[in-house]
Amino acid sequence: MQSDKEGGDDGCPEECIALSDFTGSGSDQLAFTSKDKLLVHAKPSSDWWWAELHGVIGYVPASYLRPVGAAKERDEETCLEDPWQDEEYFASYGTLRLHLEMLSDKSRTEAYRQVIFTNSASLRNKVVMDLGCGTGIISLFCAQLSQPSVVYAVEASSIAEYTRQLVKQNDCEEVVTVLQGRAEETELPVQVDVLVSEWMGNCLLFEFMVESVLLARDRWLRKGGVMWPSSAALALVPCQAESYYAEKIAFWEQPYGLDFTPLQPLAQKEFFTKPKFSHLIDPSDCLSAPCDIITMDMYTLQVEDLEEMKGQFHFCVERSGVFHGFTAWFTAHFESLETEGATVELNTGPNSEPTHWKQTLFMLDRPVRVYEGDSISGSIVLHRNPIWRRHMTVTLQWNINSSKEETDNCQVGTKSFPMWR
Ligand SMILES: N=C(N)NC/C=C/[C@H]1O[C@@H](n2cnc3c(N)ncnc32)[C@H](O)[C@@H]1O
Repeated sequence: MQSDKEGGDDGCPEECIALSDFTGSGSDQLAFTSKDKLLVHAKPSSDWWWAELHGVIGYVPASYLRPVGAAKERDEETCLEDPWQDEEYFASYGTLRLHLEMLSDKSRTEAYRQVIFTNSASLRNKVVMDLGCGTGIISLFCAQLSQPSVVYAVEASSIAEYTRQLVKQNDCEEVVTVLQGRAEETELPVQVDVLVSEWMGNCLLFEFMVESVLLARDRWLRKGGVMWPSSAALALVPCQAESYYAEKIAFWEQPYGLDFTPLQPLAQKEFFTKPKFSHLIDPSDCLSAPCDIITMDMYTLQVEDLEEMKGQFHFCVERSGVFHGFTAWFTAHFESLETEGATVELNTGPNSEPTHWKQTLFMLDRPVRVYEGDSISGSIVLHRNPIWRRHMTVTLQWNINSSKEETDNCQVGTKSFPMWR
């Protein structure tokens, strides 16, 4: 409600600075770039404001703006320099720890070898880009198992110097060219026939390396070229997590004969606010069949789609038990270069060989007993962090429709999990 004095009750009109780019979707949203100065005319809700930039007016996400002159958040200070945190991100890949973890993951690494092997004939004389090649394993598979004309192995971290040595050490210099630098800033002499990358993070999107892959696709993949992975999907299942719950919450019931239950609310906040990475769910803890709730077509997905990825779900409870939370994982698919050729799948779920990603567990604040025949339906939103561009928040909303008359028919819940900021 506008008051009659010059400014409204909500301080409008108010000049604000943009903390990050916003591409917007839908005709009524106003796109802007980081550090733009917008004039906010109204704040109809806490999430969306009505603002003007260069004479154009539209809705903008309030979380992307800071009133001019307002105190800068510590985070904002550091993140305005580096919203991608590239310095620490690429430093972490400059050491062997993460490369050893990824190379030790047989499921992951063998899946990529299988892709190269089954397409070896079609890769002959092709131009390949391996985006984020790390130690160059995928590029070396290409040179060893097929005869591409060239593989551009692009790697931003300092490991690239060693990758060059590995290429030489394995007599692959004729085929593999290591280019050190961010893919976004790398110039290739030609378009590529195949863009291969192992970009998937926890919960599929964390790290948002996929943005670099999409930008490289738009710039370097020739018309009709192939993306590996060609598609990816995020799977979800309602689950039990009895031992994790006992370890973090039940523990306080009676440690050493004492009653420590006043600490349980603290424990729930400390241990269940963020998702649990590297959770290995036992198939018997799945309360229903899983379902793919978000699918990504790597040929049509756009960078702006990454701001907010949504999915719906409806699970039929197949076994009575305790609904402690949801578990998520991903699958990636690699289409064949030959028409009618076999697709290779990398599945990081509980019914496949474990991978270094394992699965991701989202714990509810309070477990709920559910019975065979109940249904759990709702939605998931992966909302990219407008400031820390490699992070996101996962918001789950669920309804439990009980098949038992005695319990009240429907229980509703919602919870947001930051990953990590
Ligand atoms: N999280 C999973 N699965 N893989 C992470 C894999 C990350 C590897 O790709 C490199 N990388 C990531 N983004 C870029 C980029 N834009 N340009 C060049 N190299 C990049 C990192 O330095 C790691 O070596």
